[in-house]
Amino acid sequence: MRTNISLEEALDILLKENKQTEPIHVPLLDSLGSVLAEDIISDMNMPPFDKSPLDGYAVRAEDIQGASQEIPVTLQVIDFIPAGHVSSQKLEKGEAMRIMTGAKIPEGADVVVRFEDTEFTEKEVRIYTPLCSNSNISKLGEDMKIGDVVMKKGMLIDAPEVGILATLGKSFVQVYRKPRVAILSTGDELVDIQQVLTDGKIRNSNSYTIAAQIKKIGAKPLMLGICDDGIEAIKEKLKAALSWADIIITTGGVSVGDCDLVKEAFQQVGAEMLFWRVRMKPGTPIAVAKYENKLLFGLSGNPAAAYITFEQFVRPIVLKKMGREKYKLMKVESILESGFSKISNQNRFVRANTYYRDGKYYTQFPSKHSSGVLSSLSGTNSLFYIPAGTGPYKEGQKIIVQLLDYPEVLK
Ligand SMILES: Nc1nc2c(c(=O)[nH]1)N[C@H]1C(S)=C(S)[C@@H](COP(=O)(O)OP(=O)(O)OC[C@H]3O[C@@H](n4cnc5c(N)ncnc54)[C@H](O)[C@@H]3O)O[C@H]1N2
Ligand code: MOO
Ligand SMILES: [Mg+2]
Repeated sequence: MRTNISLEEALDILLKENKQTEPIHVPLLDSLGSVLAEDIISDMNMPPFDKSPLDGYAVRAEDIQGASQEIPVTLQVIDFIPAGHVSSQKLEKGEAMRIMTGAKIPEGADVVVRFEDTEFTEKEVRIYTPLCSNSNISKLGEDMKIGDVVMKKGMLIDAPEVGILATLGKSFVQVYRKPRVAILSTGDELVDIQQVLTDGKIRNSNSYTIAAQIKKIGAKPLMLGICDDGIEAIKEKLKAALSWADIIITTGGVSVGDCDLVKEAFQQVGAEMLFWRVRMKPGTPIAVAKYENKLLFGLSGNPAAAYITFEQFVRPIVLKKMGREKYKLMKVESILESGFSKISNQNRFVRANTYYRDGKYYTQFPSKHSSGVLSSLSGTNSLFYIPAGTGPYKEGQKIIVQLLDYPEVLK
């Protein structure tokens, strides 16, 4: 088993072992946040007819050529066309039709004059401005044409894509299945959050933090609850999860303690260890194994270590599994608002809050950094990566931060 490997090596191994999920059909709205598993080719022209982009009068450009403020042209109003209705008449010389935005242009008309350039009665309209043929007409197919590849396989479905699919009448769409991620927290000291705390016990927060991280990136969490530090108990939970999950995440029990049995349990259920321990802080003792197409992540029990290793390793794997091409966290250059004096002899991720002001990013740190401290992760949105042996970092110095979320704009 590989051990004490670099961050890059760990990610390379994971990306190599990772398999994409299969394409499935889902109802349109459920496709939000998924990746398209098919090209979308328009089978219609949009708009499907020449339509009016204004409320006004449909006329013949030829009839209003000489119109001006001083000498308006008067036309006979022969019909009224609200959106969704079609005139059964053909527009002839000297005629106009009152037309509403979104309505189909009647036969014979080649221009729409907006109300503001007219004066009208029920029977007549005076036009005060000339317009060229085809002015103020949304042409058939100007948005999408039959045969256009409007979206490509591999594209992330966001709100506009849902709208385009709706326009094309697709009530179901083919996407890569969202990965199913089972979460197990191990530890004799853990109790469920509804239970009473007794001496020596703490509540299981990791399962909830991780389920929230899973949900946030659009995958499906399954809470396996807690189990004690017994090898049989861990194996039983893992076996149950293997029949359902694409990924299993455990927390706790991966270091060198007498009760740290997760690696052993991975192997005893038939998984092959890929690596144990990565040269990073926090989260050093991360253990990863594979079982067929599935990956098993044994994350450190320390809450901040589990959170940060999830973002570094699980997040990209889950995103890639569901077909996302952009699975890496965004990095930006930021200015330190306060110094960071600690020199680390290990590669370290430091939780940070980065915000945006007047075209620049600025970064601040909370006062607590320990991998067992969860509270100071709240309000942070980024990680400052400090390579081993570098520092101290001074106030005003430019650094690179990884963004876990969009920074707030501070005026
Ligand atoms: N002799 C050594 N001891 C330790 C080393 C080492 O190198 N030599 N490494 C330390 C480091 S670094 C870490 S990180 C931890 C990792 O420990 P484990 O992954 O084995 O996790 P546990 O021992 O089970 O728990 C650690 C800590 O986290 C709390 N915890 C566990 N599960 C949860 C949960 N679901 N919700 C909230 N908190 C949880 C647990 O109570 C412990 O306090 O090992 C060091 N030791
Ligand atoms: O690797 Mo551990 O999470 O730093 O305490
Ligand atoms: Mg331990």
